[in-house]
Amino acid sequence: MTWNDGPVLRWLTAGESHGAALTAVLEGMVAGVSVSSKEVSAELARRRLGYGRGARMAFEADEIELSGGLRHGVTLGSPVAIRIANSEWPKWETVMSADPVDPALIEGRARNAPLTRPRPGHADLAGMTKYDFDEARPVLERASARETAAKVALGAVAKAFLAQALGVEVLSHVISLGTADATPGAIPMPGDGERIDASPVRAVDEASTAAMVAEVDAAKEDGDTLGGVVEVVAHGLPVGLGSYVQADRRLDARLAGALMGIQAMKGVEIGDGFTTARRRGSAAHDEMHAAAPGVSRASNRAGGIEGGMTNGEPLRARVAMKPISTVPRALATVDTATGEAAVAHHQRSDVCAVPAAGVVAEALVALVLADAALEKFGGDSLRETARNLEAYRGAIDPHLLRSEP
Ligand SMILES: Cc1cc2nc3c(=O)[nH]c(=O)nc-3n(C[C@H](O)[C@H](O)[C@H](O)COP(=O)(O)O)c2cc1C
Ligand SMILES: C=C(O[C@@H]1CC(C(=O)O)=C[C@@H](OP(=O)(O)O)[C@H]1O)C(=O)O
Repeated sequence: MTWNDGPVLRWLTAGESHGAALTAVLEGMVAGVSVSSKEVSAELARRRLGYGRGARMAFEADEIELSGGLRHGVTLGSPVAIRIANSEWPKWETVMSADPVDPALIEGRARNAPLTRPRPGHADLAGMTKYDFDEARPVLERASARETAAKVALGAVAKAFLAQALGVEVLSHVISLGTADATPGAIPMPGDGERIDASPVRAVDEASTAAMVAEVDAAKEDGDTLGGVVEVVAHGLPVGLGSYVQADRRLDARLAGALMGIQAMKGVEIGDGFTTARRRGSAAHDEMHAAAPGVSRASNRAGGIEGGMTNGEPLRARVAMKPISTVPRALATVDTATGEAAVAHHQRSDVCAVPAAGVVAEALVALVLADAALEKFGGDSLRETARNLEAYRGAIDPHLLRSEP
Protein backbone atom coordinates (compact mmCIF):
# COMPACT_ATOMS: atom_id res chain seq x y z
CA MET A 1 0.00 0.00 0.00
CA THR A 2 1.34 3.45 -0.89
CA TRP A 3 -0.27 6.85 -0.88
CA ASN A 4 -1.57 6.60 -4.46
CA ASP A 5 -2.22 2.86 -4.30
CA GLY A 6 -4.29 2.84 -1.15
CA PRO A 7 -6.57 0.15 0.21
CA VAL A 8 -9.38 1.24 -2.13
CA LEU A 9 -8.55 4.17 -4.41
CA ARG A 10 -5.69 4.22 -6.91
CA TRP A 11 -4.71 7.03 -9.20
CA LEU A 12 -2.18 7.44 -12.00
CA THR A 13 -1.31 10.12 -14.52
CA ALA A 14 0.55 10.04 -17.84
CA GLY A 15 1.65 12.60 -20.39
CA GLU A 16 4.38 15.15 -21.13
CA SER A 17 4.21 18.91 -20.61
CA HIS A 18 4.25 19.68 -24.35
CA GLY A 19 2.85 16.35 -25.52
CA ALA A 20 -0.59 15.96 -27.08
CA ALA A 21 -2.41 15.54 -23.76
CA LEU A 22 -2.30 14.46 -20.14
CA THR A 23 -4.26 11.37 -19.13
CA ALA A 24 -5.51 10.69 -15.61
CA VAL A 25 -7.14 7.56 -14.21
CA LEU A 26 -8.90 7.08 -10.87
CA GLU A 27 -9.79 3.52 -9.93
CA GLY A 28 -12.02 2.48 -7.02
CA MET A 29 -14.49 5.37 -6.92
CA VAL A 30 -18.04 4.32 -5.97
CA ALA A 31 -21.01 4.66 -8.33
CA GLY A 32 -23.51 7.47 -7.89
CA VAL A 33 -21.24 10.51 -7.43
CA SER A 34 -22.54 13.51 -9.38
CA VAL A 35 -19.67 15.11 -11.25
CA SER A 36 -19.35 16.45 -14.78
CA SER A 37 -16.95 18.30 -17.03
CA LYS A 38 -18.28 21.53 -15.50
CA GLU A 39 -16.85 20.77 -12.03
CA VAL A 40 -13.59 19.33 -13.41
CA SER A 41 -13.08 22.37 -15.67
CA ALA A 42 -13.82 24.72 -12.77
CA GLU A 43 -11.09 23.09 -10.65
CA LEU A 44 -8.63 23.30 -13.55
CA ALA A 45 -9.46 26.99 -14.01
CA ARG A 46 -8.68 27.60 -10.31
CA ARG A 47 -5.23 26.00 -10.81
CA ARG A 48 -4.40 28.33 -13.72
CA LEU A 49 -4.96 31.42 -11.58
CA GLY A 50 -2.48 33.11 -9.28
CA TYR A 51 -0.32 36.21 -9.39
CA GLY A 52 3.16 35.46 -10.74
CA ARG A 53 2.38 32.65 -13.16
CA GLY A 54 4.07 32.55 -16.54
CA ALA A 55 2.77 33.09 -20.07
CA ARG A 56 1.44 29.58 -20.60
CA MET A 57 -1.29 29.93 -18.00
CA ALA A 58 -2.71 32.92 -19.86
CA PHE A 59 -3.66 30.90 -22.93
CA GLU A 60 -3.71 27.26 -21.72
CA ALA A 61 -7.35 26.16 -21.97
CA ASP A 62 -7.09 22.76 -20.23
CA GLU A 63 -9.61 21.35 -22.69
CA ILE A 64 -10.94 18.16 -21.12
CA GLU A 65 -12.60 14.97 -22.25
CA LEU A 66 -14.18 12.64 -19.70
CA SER A 67 -13.56 9.35 -21.45
CA GLY A 68 -14.40 6.70 -18.86
CA GLY A 69 -16.31 5.96 -15.67
CA LEU A 70 -19.17 8.45 -16.06
CA ARG A 71 -22.60 8.45 -17.66
CA HIS A 72 -24.95 11.43 -17.69
CA GLY A 73 -22.92 13.24 -15.03
CA VAL A 74 -22.80 10.34 -12.54
CA THR A 75 -19.93 7.93 -11.75
CA LEU A 76 -20.47 4.29 -12.71
CA GLY A 77 -18.05 2.61 -10.27
CA SER A 78 -15.69 1.88 -13.17
CA PRO A 79 -12.32 3.66 -13.59
CA VAL A 80 -12.72 7.38 -14.24
CA ALA A 81 -10.52 8.52 -17.14
CA ILE A 82 -9.85 12.15 -18.00
CA ARG A 83 -7.87 13.56 -20.93
CA ILE A 84 -6.55 17.13 -20.84
CA ALA A 85 -5.42 18.40 -24.23
CA ASN A 86 -2.39 20.68 -24.68
CA SER A 87 -3.53 24.00 -26.20
CA GLU A 88 -0.11 24.42 -27.84
CA TRP A 89 0.00 21.00 -29.47
CA PRO A 90 0.05 22.28 -33.07
CA LYS A 91 3.34 24.09 -32.29
CA TRP A 92 4.89 21.03 -30.63
CA GLU A 93 3.42 18.29 -32.79
CA THR A 94 6.63 17.48 -34.64
CA VAL A 95 9.10 17.99 -31.80
CA MET A 96 7.01 15.91 -29.35
CA SER A 97 5.57 13.38 -31.80
CA ALA A 98 5.17 9.95 -30.19
CA ASP A 99 5.92 8.31 -33.52
CA PRO A 100 9.26 8.67 -35.32
CA VAL A 101 9.61 11.81 -37.47
CA ASP A 102 11.82 12.66 -40.42
CA PRO A 103 14.89 14.30 -38.75
CA ALA A 104 14.90 16.96 -41.49
CA LEU A 105 11.57 18.24 -40.13
CA ILE A 106 12.99 19.10 -36.69
CA GLU A 107 16.61 19.94 -37.42
CA GLY A 108 17.43 23.56 -36.65
CA ARG A 109 14.06 24.20 -34.99
CA ALA A 110 14.44 26.36 -31.87
CA ARG A 111 11.98 24.14 -29.99
CA ASN A 112 14.18 21.15 -30.69
CA ALA A 113 17.48 22.79 -29.67
CA PRO A 114 19.32 20.42 -27.27
CA LEU A 115 19.06 21.65 -23.67
CA THR A 116 22.56 20.98 -22.37
CA ARG A 117 22.70 23.65 -19.65
CA PRO A 118 20.82 21.92 -16.79
CA ARG A 119 18.97 24.11 -14.25
CA PRO A 120 20.09 23.78 -10.61
CA GLY A 121 16.98 22.72 -8.68
CA HIS A 122 15.15 21.11 -11.60
CA ALA A 123 15.27 17.43 -12.57
CA ASP A 124 17.52 18.10 -15.61
CA LEU A 125 20.97 16.85 -14.57
CA ALA A 126 20.07 13.83 -12.44
CA GLY A 127 17.40 12.86 -15.00
CA MET A 128 19.87 12.98 -17.92
CA THR A 129 22.30 10.81 -15.97
CA LYS A 130 19.70 8.32 -14.77
CA TYR A 131 17.81 7.84 -18.06
CA ASP A 132 20.87 8.16 -20.33
CA PHE A 133 19.78 11.24 -22.27
CA ASP A 134 22.29 13.70 -23.78
CA GLU A 135 20.02 16.70 -23.13
CA ALA A 136 17.27 17.74 -20.70
CA ARG A 137 14.20 17.93 -22.98
CA PRO A 138 13.09 14.33 -22.40
CA VAL A 139 13.52 14.87 -18.63
CA LEU A 140 11.77 18.18 -18.12
CA GLU A 141 8.79 17.12 -20.23
CA ARG A 142 7.61 14.74 -17.52
CA ALA A 143 9.24 16.37 -14.49
CA SER A 144 7.28 19.55 -15.27
CA ALA A 145 4.42 20.51 -13.01
CA ARG A 146 2.14 20.53 -16.05
CA GLU A 147 1.28 17.09 -14.66
CA THR A 148 -0.45 18.73 -11.69
CA ALA A 149 -3.39 19.53 -14.01
CA ALA A 150 -4.08 15.78 -14.19
CA LYS A 151 -3.97 15.50 -10.39
CA VAL A 152 -6.38 18.40 -9.99
CA ALA A 153 -8.82 16.81 -12.46
CA LEU A 154 -8.91 13.61 -10.38
CA GLY A 155 -9.12 15.67 -7.20
CA ALA A 156 -12.36 17.19 -8.50
CA VAL A 157 -13.93 13.71 -8.49
CA ALA A 158 -12.60 12.99 -4.98
CA LYS A 159 -13.95 16.33 -3.73
CA ALA A 160 -17.39 15.61 -5.19
CA PHE A 161 -17.41 12.22 -3.42
CA LEU A 162 -16.32 13.74 -0.08
CA ALA A 163 -18.97 16.47 -0.26
CA GLN A 164 -21.80 14.16 -1.30
CA ALA A 165 -21.04 11.11 0.88
CA LEU A 166 -19.61 12.77 4.00
CA GLY A 167 -20.45 16.47 3.84
CA VAL A 168 -16.69 17.24 3.82
CA GLU A 169 -15.33 20.48 2.35
CA VAL A 170 -11.65 20.81 1.38
CA LEU A 171 -10.17 24.32 1.12
CA SER A 172 -6.71 25.86 0.94
CA HIS A 173 -5.00 29.19 1.40
CA VAL A 174 -1.52 30.67 1.13
CA ILE A 175 0.23 30.96 4.51
CA SER A 176 3.35 32.66 3.22
CA LEU A 177 4.79 33.78 -0.07
CA GLY A 178 8.49 34.56 0.04
CA THR A 179 8.88 36.50 3.29
CA ALA A 180 5.27 37.83 3.34
CA ASP A 181 3.16 35.99 5.93
CA ALA A 182 -0.61 35.64 6.21
CA THR A 183 -2.30 36.80 9.42
CA PRO A 184 -1.46 34.02 11.91
CA GLY A 185 -4.26 31.73 13.00
CA ALA A 186 -6.76 32.63 10.28
CA ILE A 187 -8.09 29.43 8.74
CA PRO A 188 -10.59 29.12 5.88
CA MET A 189 -14.09 28.16 7.00
CA PRO A 190 -16.73 26.29 4.96
CA GLY A 191 -17.98 28.54 2.17
CA ASP A 192 -14.79 30.69 2.12
CA GLY A 193 -13.51 29.12 -1.11
CA GLU A 194 -14.77 31.77 -3.53
CA ARG A 195 -13.47 34.60 -1.38
CA ILE A 196 -9.99 33.04 -1.22
CA ASP A 197 -9.94 32.41 -4.97
CA ALA A 198 -10.81 36.08 -5.49
CA SER A 199 -7.46 37.03 -3.89
CA PRO A 200 -4.77 37.03 -6.62
CA VAL A 201 -2.47 35.14 -4.26
CA ARG A 202 -5.22 33.03 -2.62
CA ALA A 203 -4.62 34.59 0.80
CA VAL A 204 -7.34 34.52 3.43
CA ASP A 205 -7.37 38.30 4.03
CA GLU A 206 -6.75 41.55 2.14
CA ALA A 207 -3.77 42.79 4.19
CA SER A 208 -1.84 39.59 3.46
CA THR A 209 -2.80 39.79 -0.23
CA ALA A 210 -1.20 43.21 -0.67
CA ALA A 211 2.07 42.18 1.02
CA MET A 212 2.30 38.99 -1.05
CA VAL A 213 1.58 40.75 -4.35
CA ALA A 214 4.35 43.26 -3.54
CA GLU A 215 6.73 40.37 -2.84
CA VAL A 216 6.01 38.83 -6.29
CA ASP A 217 6.47 42.21 -8.01
CA ALA A 218 9.84 42.70 -6.30
CA ALA A 219 11.08 39.22 -7.25
CA LYS A 220 9.97 39.71 -10.86
CA GLU A 221 11.71 43.08 -11.02
CA ASP A 222 14.93 41.40 -9.85
CA GLY A 223 14.65 38.55 -12.36
CA ASP A 224 14.09 36.17 -9.47
CA THR A 225 11.54 33.58 -8.30
CA LEU A 226 9.67 32.76 -5.08
CA GLY A 227 8.35 29.86 -3.01
CA GLY A 228 6.05 29.77 -0.02
CA VAL A 229 3.77 27.70 2.20
CA VAL A 230 0.16 26.65 1.64
CA GLU A 231 -2.29 25.14 4.09
CA VAL A 232 -5.09 22.72 3.21
CA VAL A 233 -8.06 22.55 5.60
CA ALA A 234 -10.80 19.89 5.53
CA HIS A 235 -14.00 20.45 7.49
CA GLY A 236 -16.59 17.84 8.48
CA LEU A 237 -14.44 14.72 8.66
CA PRO A 238 -15.71 11.83 10.79
CA VAL A 239 -13.52 10.54 13.62
CA GLY A 240 -11.40 7.51 12.78
CA LEU A 241 -10.12 7.83 9.20
CA GLY A 242 -6.66 6.24 9.04
CA SER A 243 -5.18 4.13 11.82
CA TYR A 244 -2.33 3.79 14.30
CA VAL A 245 -1.95 0.02 13.78
CA GLN A 246 0.65 0.12 10.99
CA ALA A 247 2.84 2.92 9.65
CA ASP A 248 1.37 2.84 6.15
CA ARG A 249 -2.17 3.12 7.50
CA ARG A 250 -1.45 6.38 9.36
CA LEU A 251 -3.39 9.21 7.74
CA ASP A 252 -0.61 11.72 8.49
CA ALA A 253 1.94 9.51 6.70
CA ARG A 254 -0.38 9.08 3.72
CA LEU A 255 -1.00 12.83 3.49
CA ALA A 256 2.70 13.64 3.78
CA GLY A 257 3.56 11.18 1.00
CA ALA A 258 0.92 12.55 -1.32
CA LEU A 259 1.83 16.18 -0.65
CA MET A 260 5.58 15.58 -1.00
CA GLY A 261 4.81 13.93 -4.34
CA ILE A 262 3.87 17.33 -5.77
CA GLN A 263 6.66 18.97 -7.79
CA ALA A 264 8.77 21.45 -5.76
CA MET A 265 7.34 20.54 -2.32
CA LYS A 266 10.07 20.29 0.31
CA GLY A 267 8.31 20.01 3.66
CA VAL A 268 4.98 18.96 5.20
CA GLU A 269 3.52 19.88 8.56
CA ILE A 270 0.38 18.44 10.13
CA GLY A 271 -1.33 21.00 12.38
CA ASP A 272 1.23 23.27 14.03
CA GLY A 273 4.01 20.83 13.00
CA PHE A 274 7.44 22.37 13.56
CA THR A 275 6.06 25.05 15.90
CA THR A 276 4.71 22.32 18.17
CA ALA A 277 8.19 20.81 18.40
CA ARG A 278 9.33 24.02 20.13
CA ARG A 279 6.52 24.04 22.69
CA ARG A 280 6.30 22.38 26.08
CA GLY A 281 3.84 19.50 26.29
CA SER A 282 1.51 21.52 28.49
CA ALA A 283 1.12 24.05 25.65
CA ALA A 284 1.38 21.66 22.72
CA HIS A 285 -1.78 19.55 22.92
CA ASP A 286 -5.51 20.13 22.70
CA GLU A 287 -7.05 19.61 26.14
CA MET A 288 -10.41 17.86 26.38
CA HIS A 289 -13.37 19.36 28.22
CA ALA A 290 -16.61 17.73 29.31
CA ALA A 291 -19.48 18.80 27.10
CA ALA A 292 -23.08 17.80 26.73
CA PRO A 293 -22.78 15.45 25.00
CA GLY A 294 -19.22 14.16 24.92
CA VAL A 295 -15.93 16.02 24.60
CA SER A 296 -14.97 19.46 23.31
CA ARG A 297 -11.58 21.07 22.58
CA ALA A 298 -10.67 24.74 22.73
CA SER A 299 -7.70 24.40 20.36
CA ASN A 300 -6.64 22.37 17.31
CA ARG A 301 -2.84 22.41 17.38
CA ALA A 302 -2.80 18.78 16.26
CA GLY A 303 -4.51 19.73 13.00
CA GLY A 304 -7.27 17.15 13.36
CA ILE A 305 -5.06 14.05 13.52
CA GLU A 306 -4.03 12.05 16.61
CA GLY A 307 -2.49 8.59 16.37
CA GLY A 308 -2.65 8.65 12.58
CA MET A 309 -6.47 9.04 12.73
CA THR A 310 -8.85 11.92 12.24
CA ASN A 311 -10.15 13.13 15.62
CA GLY A 312 -13.10 15.14 14.31
CA GLU A 313 -11.42 18.56 14.42
CA PRO A 314 -10.71 20.35 11.12
CA LEU A 315 -7.77 18.74 9.35
CA ARG A 316 -4.86 21.11 8.69
CA ALA A 317 -1.89 20.12 6.51
CA ARG A 318 0.79 22.57 5.38
CA VAL A 319 3.26 22.15 2.58
CA ALA A 320 6.37 24.21 1.77
CA MET A 321 7.19 24.94 -1.87
CA LYS A 322 10.71 25.91 -2.91
CA PRO A 323 11.22 28.86 -5.29
CA ILE A 324 10.86 28.05 -9.01
CA SER A 325 14.23 26.78 -10.27
CA THR A 326 14.00 28.33 -13.75
CA VAL A 327 15.40 31.62 -12.44
CA PRO A 328 15.38 34.42 -15.07
CA ARG A 329 18.66 35.76 -13.67
CA ALA A 330 20.04 32.39 -14.65
CA LEU A 331 22.08 30.34 -12.19
CA ALA A 332 25.54 28.93 -12.75
CA THR A 333 25.74 25.52 -14.37
CA VAL A 334 27.91 23.43 -16.68
CA ASP A 335 27.24 22.92 -20.40
CA THR A 336 27.13 19.14 -20.57
CA ALA A 337 27.98 19.19 -24.29
CA THR A 338 31.34 20.91 -23.69
CA GLY A 339 32.09 20.60 -19.96
CA GLU A 340 32.50 24.39 -19.82
CA ALA A 341 31.00 26.80 -17.26
CA ALA A 342 27.67 28.23 -18.44
CA VAL A 343 24.41 29.71 -17.22
CA ALA A 344 21.30 27.52 -16.95
CA HIS A 345 18.83 27.43 -19.82
CA HIS A 346 15.79 29.63 -19.36
CA GLN A 347 12.58 29.73 -21.30
CA ARG A 348 9.27 31.21 -20.17
CA SER A 349 8.51 30.20 -16.62
CA ASP A 350 6.49 31.06 -13.53
CA VAL A 351 7.91 33.63 -11.06
CA CYS A 352 5.80 32.03 -8.36
CA ALA A 353 3.26 29.19 -8.43
CA VAL A 354 2.40 29.05 -4.72
CA PRO A 355 -1.31 30.02 -5.18
CA ALA A 356 -1.70 27.24 -7.78
CA ALA A 357 0.14 24.82 -5.50
CA GLY A 358 -2.66 25.28 -2.95
CA VAL A 359 -5.21 24.05 -5.48
CA VAL A 360 -2.99 21.07 -6.31
CA ALA A 361 -2.49 20.28 -2.60
CA GLU A 362 -6.28 20.35 -2.09
CA ALA A 363 -6.63 17.72 -4.83
CA LEU A 364 -4.07 15.40 -3.22
CA VAL A 365 -5.59 15.80 0.24
CA ALA A 366 -9.05 15.07 -1.24
CA LEU A 367 -7.77 11.90 -2.94
CA VAL A 368 -6.11 10.62 0.26
CA LEU A 369 -9.19 11.43 2.36
CA ALA A 370 -11.51 9.77 -0.17
CA ASP A 371 -9.32 6.65 -0.04
CA ALA A 372 -9.36 6.64 3.78
CA ALA A 373 -13.16 7.20 3.86
CA LEU A 374 -13.76 4.34 1.42
CA GLU A 375 -11.44 2.13 3.46
CA LYS A 376 -13.44 2.85 6.63
CA PHE A 377 -16.99 2.91 5.25
CA GLY A 378 -16.73 0.84 2.06
CA GLY A 379 -19.65 0.53 -0.31
CA ASP A 380 -20.03 0.31 -4.05
CA SER A 381 -22.42 3.22 -4.34
CA LEU A 382 -22.52 6.67 -2.81
CA ARG A 383 -25.74 5.77 -0.99
CA GLU A 384 -24.19 2.66 0.51
CA THR A 385 -21.13 4.61 1.76
CA ALA A 386 -23.40 7.30 3.25
CA ARG A 387 -25.56 4.63 4.97
CA ASN A 388 -22.49 2.98 6.48
CA LEU A 389 -21.25 6.33 7.76
CA GLU A 390 -24.64 7.08 9.31
CA ALA A 391 -24.70 3.69 11.05
CA TYR A 392 -21.16 4.26 12.43
CA ARG A 393 -22.01 7.73 13.68
CA GLY A 394 -25.28 6.53 15.23
CA ALA A 395 -23.46 3.83 17.23
CA ILE A 396 -20.85 6.10 18.89
CA ASP A 397 -21.07 6.13 22.71
CA PRO A 398 -22.41 9.62 23.66
CA HIS A 399 -19.52 10.07 26.12
CA LEU A 400 -17.07 9.88 23.17
CA LEU A 401 -18.93 12.25 20.89
CA ARG A 402 -17.14 15.36 19.66
CA SER A 403 -18.92 18.58 20.64
CA GLU A 404 -18.25 22.07 19.35
CA PRO A 405 -16.56 24.20 22.06
C1 LIG B 1 1.99 24.55 -9.93
C2 LIG B 1 3.47 24.45 -10.17
C3 LIG B 1 4.07 25.20 -11.19
C4 LIG B 1 5.44 25.12 -11.42
N1 LIG B 1 5.98 25.90 -12.41
C5 LIG B 1 7.31 25.83 -12.65
C6 LIG B 1 7.91 26.64 -13.65
O1 LIG B 1 7.24 27.40 -14.37
N2 LIG B 1 9.24 26.53 -13.83
C7 LIG B 1 10.03 25.69 -13.07
O2 LIG B 1 11.22 25.64 -13.28
N3 LIG B 1 9.49 24.93 -12.11
C8 LIG B 1 8.15 24.97 -11.88
N4 LIG B 1 7.61 24.17 -10.90
C9 LIG B 1 8.49 23.31 -10.08
C10 LIG B 1 9.15 22.18 -10.85
O3 LIG B 1 8.21 21.39 -11.54
C11 LIG B 1 9.98 21.32 -9.89
O4 LIG B 1 10.82 22.10 -9.13
C12 LIG B 1 10.82 20.30 -10.67
O5 LIG B 1 9.98 19.34 -11.27
C13 LIG B 1 11.86 19.55 -9.82
O6 LIG B 1 11.26 18.81 -8.79
P1 LIG B 1 11.57 19.13 -7.24
O7 LIG B 1 11.51 20.60 -7.08
O8 LIG B 1 10.47 18.43 -6.48
O9 LIG B 1 12.92 18.62 -6.92
C14 LIG B 1 6.24 24.26 -10.63
C15 LIG B 1 5.65 23.51 -9.61
C16 LIG B 1 4.27 23.59 -9.36
C17 LIG B 1 3.65 22.79 -8.27
C1 LIG C 1 2.43 24.08 -17.84
C2 LIG C 1 2.30 24.27 -16.53
O1 LIG C 1 3.29 24.63 -15.68
C3 LIG C 1 4.59 24.59 -16.19
C4 LIG C 1 5.44 23.97 -15.11
C5 LIG C 1 6.85 24.06 -15.47
C6 LIG C 1 7.76 23.20 -14.70
O2 LIG C 1 8.96 23.17 -15.03
O3 LIG C 1 7.32 22.55 -13.74
C7 LIG C 1 7.31 24.91 -16.46
C8 LIG C 1 6.42 25.78 -17.25
O4 LIG C 1 6.11 25.14 -18.48
P1 LIG C 1 6.21 25.88 -19.89
O5 LIG C 1 7.67 25.93 -20.18
O6 LIG C 1 5.46 25.05 -20.88
O7 LIG C 1 5.60 27.23 -19.73
C9 LIG C 1 5.09 25.97 -16.54
O8 LIG C 1 4.18 26.66 -17.38
C10 LIG C 1 1.02 24.11 -15.86
O9 LIG C 1 1.01 24.31 -14.63
O10 LIG C 1 0.03 23.76 -16.52
